[in-house]
Amino acid sequence: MSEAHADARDRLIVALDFPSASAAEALVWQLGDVVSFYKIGLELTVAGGLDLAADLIGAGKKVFLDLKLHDIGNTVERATAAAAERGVSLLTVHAYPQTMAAAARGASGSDLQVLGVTVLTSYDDGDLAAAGYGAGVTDTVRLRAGQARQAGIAGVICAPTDAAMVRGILGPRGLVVTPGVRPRGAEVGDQKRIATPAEAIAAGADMIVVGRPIAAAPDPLAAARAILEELGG
Ligand SMILES: O=C(O)c1cc(=O)[nH]c(=O)n1[C@@H]1O[C@H](COP(=O)(O)O)[C@@H](O)[C@H]1O
Repeated sequence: MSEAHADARDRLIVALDFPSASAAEALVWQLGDVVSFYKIGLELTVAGGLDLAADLIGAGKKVFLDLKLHDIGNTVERATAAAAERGVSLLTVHAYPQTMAAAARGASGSDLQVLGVTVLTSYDDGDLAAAGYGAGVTDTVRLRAGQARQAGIAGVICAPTDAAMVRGILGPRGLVVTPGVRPRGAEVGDQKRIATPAEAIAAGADMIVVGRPIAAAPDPLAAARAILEELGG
């Protein structure tokens, strides 16, 4: 793990999975200075999330735009370049070689870091088989992490249970970001490949993404603080 993420606060990304910018803003307000990095995903993006991203960046927060792009190269390259112009720090694309290469071109010359989504944390071997893949989760993540490195993007999204293997493939400079994080005893929901915050970091993750364990907690600020404490902050 790189020194740039040595501070526990730099390791926690809170997912703003809300139906409106005002609901997301309420959580950001509650969390105050305790959280500095937010993820805006599909739901919020179509509900005012891009304007909120600009506001957050203006307020000194970092923004991860989780669009999971996957399209023809020209479209992905242009969408990535447009995201880079918005000043967001991270952007996701699906980890297909053509898509990652296009995103690398779109981000080139900017500060935007592109992450390839290897295999979703809600998938297990059976889900991959049902989707027509011949390989299981571990082999698919291994392949895609290698392809992400080859494409020249910043790093990947993977499950915390894949983080040690992925760290070995990307090396110390690759960015390893893991959702599917659940503090001990927290509700698992639709996630299938999970670990605790401390386990994720110990396995080699630079940053963890946490949504419902904070957003749906009776006291989100206390939940965020407990996770930071677990991370040593
Ligand atoms: O790209 C992601 O962020 C992502 C990839 C993945 O494989 N699994 C995954 O859960 N995510 C996102 O991470 C967040 C996890 O949220 P919680 O399960 O509520 O903690 C959600 O916003 C998901 O969209």
